[in-house]
Amino acid sequence: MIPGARLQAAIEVLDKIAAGEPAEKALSNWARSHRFAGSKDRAAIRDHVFDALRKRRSLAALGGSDTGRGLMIGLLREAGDDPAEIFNGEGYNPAALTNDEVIGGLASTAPSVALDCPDWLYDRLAVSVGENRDDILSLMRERAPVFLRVNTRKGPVNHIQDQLSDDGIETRPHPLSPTALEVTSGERRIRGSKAYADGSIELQDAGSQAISDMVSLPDGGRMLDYCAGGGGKSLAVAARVQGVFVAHDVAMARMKDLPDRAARAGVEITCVPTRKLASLAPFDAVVVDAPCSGSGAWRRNPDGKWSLTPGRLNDLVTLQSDILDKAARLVAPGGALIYMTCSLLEEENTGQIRSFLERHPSATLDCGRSLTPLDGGDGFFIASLTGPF
Ligand SMILES: C[S@@+](CC[C@H](N)C(=O)[O-])C[C@H]1O[C@@H](n2cnc3c(N)ncnc32)[C@H](O)[C@@H]1O
Repeated sequence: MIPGARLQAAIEVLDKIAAGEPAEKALSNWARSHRFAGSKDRAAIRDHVFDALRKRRSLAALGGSDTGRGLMIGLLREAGDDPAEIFNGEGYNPAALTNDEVIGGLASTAPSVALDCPDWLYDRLAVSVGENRDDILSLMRERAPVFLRVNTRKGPVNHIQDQLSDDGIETRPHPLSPTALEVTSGERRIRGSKAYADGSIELQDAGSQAISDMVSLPDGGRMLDYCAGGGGKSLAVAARVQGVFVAHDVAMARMKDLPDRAARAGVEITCVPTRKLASLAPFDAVVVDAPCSGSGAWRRNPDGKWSLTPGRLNDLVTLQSDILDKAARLVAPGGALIYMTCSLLEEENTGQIRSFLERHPSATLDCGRSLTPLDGGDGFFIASLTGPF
Protein backbone atom coordinates (compact mmCIF):
# COMPACT_ATOMS: atom_id res chain seq x y z
CA MET A 1 0.00 0.00 0.00
CA ILE A 2 1.19 3.53 -0.74
CA PRO A 3 1.60 5.94 2.22
CA GLY A 4 -1.63 7.78 1.32
CA ALA A 5 -3.63 4.53 1.31
CA ARG A 6 -2.28 3.67 4.76
CA LEU A 7 -3.36 7.11 6.00
CA GLN A 8 -6.81 6.61 4.48
CA ALA A 9 -7.09 3.23 6.24
CA ALA A 10 -6.08 4.85 9.55
CA ILE A 11 -8.75 7.52 8.99
CA GLU A 12 -11.42 4.84 8.56
CA VAL A 13 -10.28 2.95 11.68
CA LEU A 14 -10.13 6.15 13.78
CA ASP A 15 -13.68 7.03 12.73
CA LYS A 16 -14.87 3.58 13.88
CA ILE A 17 -13.12 4.10 17.22
CA ALA A 18 -14.76 7.54 17.57
CA ALA A 19 -18.11 5.78 16.98
CA GLY A 20 -17.42 3.51 19.97
CA GLU A 21 -15.51 0.48 18.66
CA PRO A 22 -12.52 -0.56 20.82
CA ALA A 23 -9.22 0.21 19.04
CA GLU A 24 -8.00 -3.40 18.74
CA LYS A 25 -11.36 -4.57 17.39
CA ALA A 26 -11.54 -1.72 14.85
CA LEU A 27 -8.05 -2.61 13.60
CA SER A 28 -8.76 -6.33 13.30
CA ASN A 29 -12.11 -5.70 11.58
CA TRP A 30 -10.36 -3.45 9.07
CA ALA A 31 -7.69 -6.11 8.41
CA ARG A 32 -10.34 -8.81 7.94
CA SER A 33 -12.15 -6.81 5.29
CA HIS A 34 -8.92 -5.73 3.49
CA ARG A 35 -7.09 -9.04 3.08
CA PHE A 36 -4.74 -7.60 0.44
CA ALA A 37 -2.99 -5.56 3.17
CA GLY A 38 0.32 -7.16 4.18
CA SER A 39 1.83 -7.32 7.66
CA LYS A 40 3.94 -4.19 7.07
CA ASP A 41 0.84 -2.27 5.96
CA ARG A 42 -1.10 -3.43 9.01
CA ALA A 43 1.77 -2.46 11.31
CA ALA A 44 2.02 1.02 9.70
CA ILE A 45 -1.75 1.59 9.97
CA ARG A 46 -1.68 0.48 13.59
CA ASP A 47 1.18 2.89 14.33
CA HIS A 48 -0.78 5.79 12.74
CA VAL A 49 -3.89 4.91 14.74
CA PHE A 50 -2.10 4.54 18.08
CA ASP A 51 0.03 7.67 17.51
CA ALA A 52 -3.19 9.59 16.82
CA LEU A 53 -4.91 8.20 19.92
CA ARG A 54 -1.96 9.11 22.15
CA LYS A 55 -1.95 12.67 20.81
CA ARG A 56 -5.62 13.10 20.06
CA ARG A 57 -6.15 16.60 21.45
CA SER A 58 -2.98 18.21 20.11
CA LEU A 59 -3.37 16.60 16.67
CA ALA A 60 -7.03 17.63 16.50
CA ALA A 61 -5.92 21.20 17.24
CA LEU A 62 -3.32 20.99 14.45
CA GLY A 63 -5.62 19.21 12.01
CA GLY A 64 -8.71 21.34 12.63
CA SER A 65 -11.02 18.56 13.91
CA ASP A 66 -10.88 15.30 15.84
CA THR A 67 -12.26 13.18 13.00
CA GLY A 68 -9.95 10.57 11.51
CA ARG A 69 -9.06 13.06 8.75
CA GLY A 70 -8.36 15.87 11.22
CA LEU A 71 -6.07 13.61 13.25
CA MET A 72 -4.10 12.41 10.22
CA ILE A 73 -3.78 15.96 8.87
CA GLY A 74 -2.55 16.97 12.34
CA LEU A 75 -0.06 14.07 12.38
CA LEU A 76 1.45 15.23 9.07
CA ARG A 77 1.60 18.86 10.20
CA GLU A 78 3.21 17.83 13.49
CA ALA A 79 5.93 16.01 11.53
CA GLY A 80 6.53 19.18 9.47
CA ASP A 81 4.95 17.70 6.31
CA ASP A 82 2.45 19.51 4.07
CA PRO A 83 -0.78 17.44 4.14
CA ALA A 84 -1.81 18.84 0.73
CA GLU A 85 0.89 16.63 -0.86
CA ILE A 86 -1.00 13.47 0.17
CA PHE A 87 -4.56 14.72 0.75
CA ASN A 88 -5.09 15.31 -2.97
CA GLY A 89 -7.59 12.60 -4.01
CA GLU A 90 -5.13 10.98 -6.45
CA GLY A 91 -5.20 7.17 -6.71
CA TYR A 92 -5.75 5.70 -3.22
CA ASN A 93 -4.81 8.94 -1.43
CA PRO A 94 -7.33 10.63 0.91
CA ALA A 95 -9.67 13.18 -0.70
CA ALA A 96 -8.26 16.66 -1.31
CA LEU A 97 -8.14 19.07 1.61
CA THR A 98 -11.21 21.25 2.02
CA ASN A 99 -10.79 25.00 2.42
CA ASP A 100 -11.50 24.65 6.14
CA GLU A 101 -8.81 21.98 6.43
CA VAL A 102 -6.31 24.14 4.54
CA ILE A 103 -6.78 27.13 6.80
CA GLY A 104 -7.88 25.32 9.98
CA GLY A 105 -5.59 23.96 12.57
CA LEU A 106 -3.44 25.88 14.94
CA ALA A 107 -1.40 24.32 17.72
CA SER A 108 -3.14 25.04 21.02
CA THR A 109 -1.21 26.61 23.85
CA ALA A 110 -3.52 25.21 26.57
CA PRO A 111 -1.32 22.73 28.51
CA SER A 112 -4.00 20.02 28.75
CA VAL A 113 -4.39 20.16 24.94
CA ALA A 114 -0.67 20.28 24.20
CA LEU A 115 -0.12 17.38 26.62
CA ASP A 116 -3.09 15.39 25.30
CA CYS A 117 -5.05 14.98 28.49
CA PRO A 118 -8.80 15.42 29.16
CA ASP A 119 -9.29 18.52 31.34
CA TRP A 120 -10.83 16.72 34.31
CA LEU A 121 -7.97 14.20 34.40
CA TYR A 122 -5.39 16.96 34.06
CA ASP A 123 -6.63 18.37 37.37
CA ARG A 124 -6.86 14.97 39.09
CA LEU A 125 -3.33 14.05 38.02
CA ALA A 126 -2.00 17.18 39.72
CA VAL A 127 -3.32 15.72 43.00
CA SER A 128 -1.99 12.24 42.21
CA VAL A 129 1.52 12.84 40.86
CA GLY A 130 2.13 16.49 41.77
CA GLU A 131 4.87 18.34 39.99
CA ASN A 132 5.71 15.32 37.80
CA ARG A 133 2.38 15.57 36.01
CA ASP A 134 3.49 17.37 32.86
CA ASP A 135 6.67 15.29 32.44
CA ILE A 136 4.62 12.10 32.78
CA LEU A 137 2.01 13.33 30.29
CA SER A 138 4.77 14.25 27.83
CA LEU A 139 6.07 10.68 28.00
CA MET A 140 2.52 9.34 27.57
CA ARG A 141 2.47 10.99 24.12
CA GLU A 142 5.20 8.61 22.91
CA ARG A 143 5.26 4.89 22.20
CA ALA A 144 6.12 2.66 25.17
CA PRO A 145 9.38 0.68 25.10
CA VAL A 146 9.05 -3.07 24.52
CA PHE A 147 10.17 -5.14 27.51
CA LEU A 148 10.75 -8.84 27.99
CA ARG A 149 10.81 -10.78 31.23
CA VAL A 150 13.48 -13.44 31.31
CA ASN A 151 12.30 -16.68 32.90
CA THR A 152 15.41 -17.43 34.94
CA ARG A 153 14.24 -21.04 35.40
CA LYS A 154 15.30 -21.50 31.77
CA GLY A 155 18.74 -19.92 32.08
CA PRO A 156 20.67 -16.83 33.19
CA VAL A 157 19.69 -13.45 31.73
CA ASN A 158 22.90 -13.00 29.70
CA HIS A 159 22.55 -16.47 28.16
CA ILE A 160 18.98 -15.71 27.03
CA GLN A 161 20.12 -12.31 25.73
CA ASP A 162 22.64 -14.15 23.49
CA GLN A 163 19.93 -16.55 22.33
CA LEU A 164 17.68 -13.58 21.42
CA SER A 165 20.55 -11.92 19.60
CA ASP A 166 21.00 -15.07 17.47
CA ASP A 167 17.36 -14.56 16.40
CA GLY A 168 18.01 -10.90 15.48
CA ILE A 169 16.56 -9.38 18.69
CA GLU A 170 18.86 -6.96 20.52
CA THR A 171 18.19 -6.10 24.16
CA ARG A 172 19.67 -4.37 27.17
CA PRO A 173 19.02 -4.96 30.87
CA HIS A 174 16.69 -2.49 32.60
CA PRO A 175 17.26 -1.27 36.18
CA LEU A 176 13.59 -1.69 37.23
CA SER A 177 13.96 -5.48 37.58
CA PRO A 178 16.79 -8.04 37.35
CA THR A 179 14.67 -10.04 34.87
CA ALA A 180 13.75 -7.08 32.61
CA LEU A 181 15.26 -6.63 29.14
CA GLU A 182 14.41 -3.63 27.00
CA VAL A 183 14.24 -4.52 23.31
CA THR A 184 16.37 -2.14 21.24
CA SER A 185 15.81 -3.78 17.85
CA GLY A 186 14.07 -6.71 16.20
CA GLU A 187 10.84 -6.45 18.22
CA ARG A 188 8.73 -7.86 15.39
CA ARG A 189 10.77 -11.09 15.58
CA ILE A 190 9.92 -11.79 19.25
CA ARG A 191 6.89 -14.04 18.76
CA GLY A 192 8.75 -16.18 16.22
CA SER A 193 11.89 -16.56 18.34
CA LYS A 194 13.15 -19.77 19.96
CA ALA A 195 13.25 -18.08 23.39
CA TYR A 196 9.54 -17.19 23.11
CA ALA A 197 8.58 -20.70 21.96
CA ASP A 198 10.41 -22.44 24.82
CA GLY A 199 9.17 -20.12 27.58
CA SER A 200 12.51 -18.42 28.25
CA ILE A 201 10.87 -15.01 27.77
CA GLU A 202 7.47 -13.36 28.14
CA LEU A 203 6.40 -9.91 26.98
CA GLN A 204 5.92 -7.98 30.24
CA ASP A 205 6.39 -4.35 31.12
CA ALA A 206 9.41 -3.60 33.35
CA GLY A 207 7.19 -1.86 35.94
CA SER A 208 4.93 -4.90 36.06
CA GLN A 209 8.03 -7.04 36.68
CA ALA A 210 9.24 -4.66 39.41
CA ILE A 211 5.99 -4.96 41.38
CA SER A 212 5.89 -8.74 40.85
CA ASP A 213 9.40 -8.83 42.37
CA MET A 214 7.92 -7.25 45.51
CA VAL A 215 5.46 -10.11 46.10
CA SER A 216 6.87 -11.93 49.07
CA LEU A 217 6.02 -15.63 49.21
CA PRO A 218 8.03 -18.19 51.20
CA ASP A 219 9.24 -21.29 49.34
CA GLY A 220 6.41 -23.83 49.48
CA GLY A 221 3.91 -21.00 50.15
CA ARG A 222 0.48 -20.83 48.53
CA MET A 223 -0.44 -17.81 46.42
CA LEU A 224 -3.83 -16.83 44.99
CA ASP A 225 -3.85 -14.46 41.99
CA TYR A 226 -7.40 -13.17 42.56
CA CYS A 227 -7.70 -11.06 39.37
CA ALA A 228 -5.40 -13.17 37.22
CA GLY A 229 -6.48 -12.16 33.71
CA GLY A 230 -3.74 -13.47 31.41
CA GLY A 231 -1.74 -14.46 34.50
CA GLY A 232 1.23 -12.09 34.07
CA LYS A 233 1.78 -11.63 37.80
CA SER A 234 1.46 -15.35 38.72
CA LEU A 235 3.83 -16.33 35.95
CA ALA A 236 6.41 -13.80 37.16
CA VAL A 237 6.23 -14.88 40.82
CA ALA A 238 6.13 -18.60 39.94
CA ALA A 239 9.33 -18.20 37.92
CA ARG A 240 11.08 -16.93 41.08
CA VAL A 241 9.52 -18.94 43.96
CA GLN A 242 8.80 -22.68 44.38
CA GLY A 243 5.22 -22.48 45.59
CA VAL A 244 1.64 -23.46 44.91
CA PHE A 245 -0.11 -21.05 42.52
CA VAL A 246 -3.85 -20.68 42.07
CA ALA A 247 -5.29 -18.26 39.51
CA HIS A 248 -8.82 -16.86 39.58
CA ASP A 249 -10.69 -14.30 37.50
CA VAL A 250 -14.36 -13.41 37.50
CA ALA A 251 -14.15 -13.95 33.73
CA MET A 252 -12.67 -17.48 33.40
CA ALA A 253 -12.22 -16.92 29.65
CA ARG A 254 -9.53 -14.34 30.36
CA MET A 255 -7.33 -17.12 31.80
CA LYS A 256 -7.73 -19.40 28.76
CA ASP A 257 -4.10 -19.08 27.62
CA LEU A 258 -2.64 -19.36 31.11
CA PRO A 259 -2.28 -23.19 31.26
CA ASP A 260 -0.26 -23.15 28.00
CA ARG A 261 1.84 -20.18 29.08
CA ALA A 262 2.56 -21.87 32.42
CA ALA A 263 3.50 -25.15 30.73
CA ARG A 264 5.87 -23.30 28.37
CA ALA A 265 7.43 -21.52 31.34
CA GLY A 266 7.89 -24.80 33.25
CA VAL A 267 5.65 -23.78 36.18
CA GLU A 268 2.32 -25.05 37.49
CA ILE A 269 -0.65 -22.69 37.92
CA THR A 270 -4.16 -24.01 38.60
CA CYS A 271 -7.05 -21.91 37.26
CA VAL A 272 -10.19 -22.05 39.42
CA PRO A 273 -13.70 -20.59 39.23
CA THR A 274 -15.12 -18.37 42.01
CA ARG A 275 -17.22 -21.15 43.56
CA LYS A 276 -14.05 -23.20 44.37
CA LEU A 277 -12.16 -20.40 46.10
CA ALA A 278 -13.47 -20.80 49.63
CA SER A 279 -12.62 -24.52 49.69
CA LEU A 280 -9.00 -23.78 48.65
CA ALA A 281 -8.44 -20.96 51.16
CA PRO A 282 -6.50 -19.82 53.12
CA PHE A 283 -3.50 -18.58 51.12
CA ASP A 284 -0.17 -17.18 52.34
CA ALA A 285 -0.45 -14.41 49.75
CA VAL A 286 -3.49 -13.12 47.92
CA VAL A 287 -2.59 -10.84 45.02
CA VAL A 288 -5.31 -8.45 43.83
CA ASP A 289 -4.19 -6.98 40.49
CA ALA A 290 -7.37 -4.97 40.39
CA PRO A 291 -9.41 -3.78 37.41
CA CYS A 292 -8.47 -0.09 37.18
CA SER A 293 -8.39 2.97 34.96
CA GLY A 294 -5.17 1.73 33.31
CA SER A 295 -3.89 5.31 33.52
CA GLY A 296 -0.33 4.07 34.09
CA ALA A 297 -0.41 2.28 30.73
CA TRP A 298 -1.95 4.92 28.48
CA ARG A 299 1.05 4.66 26.14
CA ARG A 300 -0.01 1.09 25.33
CA ASN A 301 -3.79 1.56 25.55
CA PRO A 302 -4.29 5.21 24.65
CA ASP A 303 -8.04 4.94 23.98
CA GLY A 304 -8.47 4.41 27.76
CA LYS A 305 -7.39 8.03 28.28
CA TRP A 306 -10.40 9.28 26.33
CA SER A 307 -13.01 6.73 27.44
CA LEU A 308 -12.48 7.22 31.19
CA THR A 309 -15.11 9.43 32.86
CA PRO A 310 -15.51 10.58 36.48
CA GLY A 311 -18.49 8.20 36.81
CA ARG A 312 -16.53 5.23 35.44
CA LEU A 313 -13.64 6.03 37.80
CA ASN A 314 -16.02 6.09 40.78
CA ASP A 315 -17.44 2.72 39.70
CA LEU A 316 -13.93 1.28 39.49
CA VAL A 317 -13.04 2.54 42.97
CA THR A 318 -16.20 0.88 44.37
CA LEU A 319 -15.43 -2.38 42.54
CA GLN A 320 -11.83 -2.35 43.81
CA SER A 321 -12.89 -1.96 47.44
CA ASP A 322 -15.46 -4.73 47.07
CA ILE A 323 -12.82 -7.06 45.58
CA LEU A 324 -10.31 -6.18 48.32
CA ASP A 325 -12.82 -7.01 51.05
CA LYS A 326 -13.65 -10.37 49.43
CA ALA A 327 -9.99 -11.23 48.83
CA ALA A 328 -9.02 -10.33 52.41
CA ARG A 329 -11.23 -13.20 53.68
CA LEU A 330 -9.03 -15.69 51.82
CA VAL A 331 -5.71 -14.68 53.44
CA ALA A 332 -4.19 -17.05 56.02
CA PRO A 333 -3.38 -15.66 59.49
CA GLY A 334 -0.01 -13.91 59.12
CA GLY A 335 -0.35 -13.95 55.32
CA ALA A 336 -0.32 -10.95 52.98
CA LEU A 337 -2.99 -9.19 50.97
CA ILE A 338 -1.20 -7.54 48.07
CA TYR A 339 -3.04 -4.85 46.12
CA MET A 340 -1.82 -3.68 42.70
CA THR A 341 -3.02 -1.35 39.97
CA CYS A 342 -1.60 0.00 36.74
CA SER A 343 -3.04 3.39 37.65
CA LEU A 344 -1.52 6.74 38.51
CA LEU A 345 -4.66 8.05 40.18
CA GLU A 346 -4.66 8.64 43.92
CA GLU A 347 -8.22 7.41 44.49
CA GLU A 348 -7.36 3.98 43.04
CA ASN A 349 -4.05 3.72 44.91
CA THR A 350 -3.21 5.34 48.26
CA GLY A 351 -6.83 6.50 48.61
CA GLN A 352 -8.07 2.93 48.15
CA ILE A 353 -5.65 1.62 50.78
CA ARG A 354 -6.57 4.43 53.18
CA SER A 355 -10.25 3.48 53.03
CA PHE A 356 -9.42 -0.25 53.34
CA LEU A 357 -7.51 0.51 56.57
CA GLU A 358 -10.49 2.52 57.82
CA ARG A 359 -12.78 -0.46 57.19
CA HIS A 360 -10.22 -2.90 58.68
CA PRO A 361 -8.54 -1.01 61.53
CA SER A 362 -6.56 -4.03 62.76
CA ALA A 363 -4.80 -4.49 59.38
CA THR A 364 -1.30 -3.09 58.82
CA LEU A 365 0.30 -1.59 55.73
CA ASP A 366 3.73 -3.23 55.44
CA CYS A 367 5.12 -1.66 52.30
CA GLY A 368 4.07 0.06 49.11
CA ARG A 369 5.55 1.57 45.99
CA SER A 370 4.38 3.80 43.15
CA LEU A 371 6.03 3.76 39.74
CA THR A 372 5.42 6.16 36.88
CA PRO A 373 6.63 6.18 33.27
CA LEU A 374 9.45 8.44 34.53
CA ASP A 375 10.90 5.22 36.03
CA GLY A 376 11.06 3.73 32.53
CA GLY A 377 8.10 1.33 32.45
CA ASP A 378 4.36 1.83 32.86
CA GLY A 379 2.84 3.39 35.98
CA PHE A 380 2.05 0.90 38.76
CA PHE A 381 1.08 0.89 42.42
CA ILE A 382 1.55 -1.87 44.97
CA ALA A 383 0.64 -2.08 48.66
CA SER A 384 1.18 -5.10 50.89
CA LEU A 385 -1.08 -5.51 53.93
CA THR A 386 -1.18 -7.99 56.78
CA GLY A 387 -4.14 -8.88 58.95
CA PRO A 388 -6.04 -9.61 60.94
CA PHE A 389 -8.59 -8.39 58.45
C1 LIG B 1 -5.68 -5.60 35.63
S1 LIG B 1 -6.51 -6.99 35.01
C2 LIG B 1 -5.45 -8.31 35.50
C3 LIG B 1 -4.15 -8.43 34.75
C4 LIG B 1 -3.40 -9.68 35.07
N1 LIG B 1 -3.22 -9.87 36.50
C5 LIG B 1 -2.04 -9.75 34.41
O1 LIG B 1 -1.01 -9.51 35.05
O2 LIG B 1 -1.99 -10.09 33.21
C6 LIG B 1 -7.87 -7.12 36.07
C7 LIG B 1 -8.66 -8.41 35.96
O3 LIG B 1 -9.65 -8.40 37.00
C8 LIG B 1 -10.73 -9.16 36.57
N2 LIG B 1 -11.88 -8.83 37.44
C9 LIG B 1 -12.80 -7.83 37.31
N3 LIG B 1 -13.69 -7.88 38.30
C10 LIG B 1 -13.35 -8.93 39.09
C11 LIG B 1 -13.90 -9.51 40.27
N4 LIG B 1 -14.97 -9.00 40.85
N5 LIG B 1 -13.29 -10.60 40.78
C12 LIG B 1 -12.19 -11.12 40.19
N6 LIG B 1 -11.63 -10.63 39.06
C13 LIG B 1 -12.20 -9.54 38.53
C14 LIG B 1 -10.90 -8.77 35.11
O4 LIG B 1 -11.61 -9.77 34.40
C15 LIG B 1 -9.43 -8.61 34.67
O5 LIG B 1 -8.98 -9.77 34.03
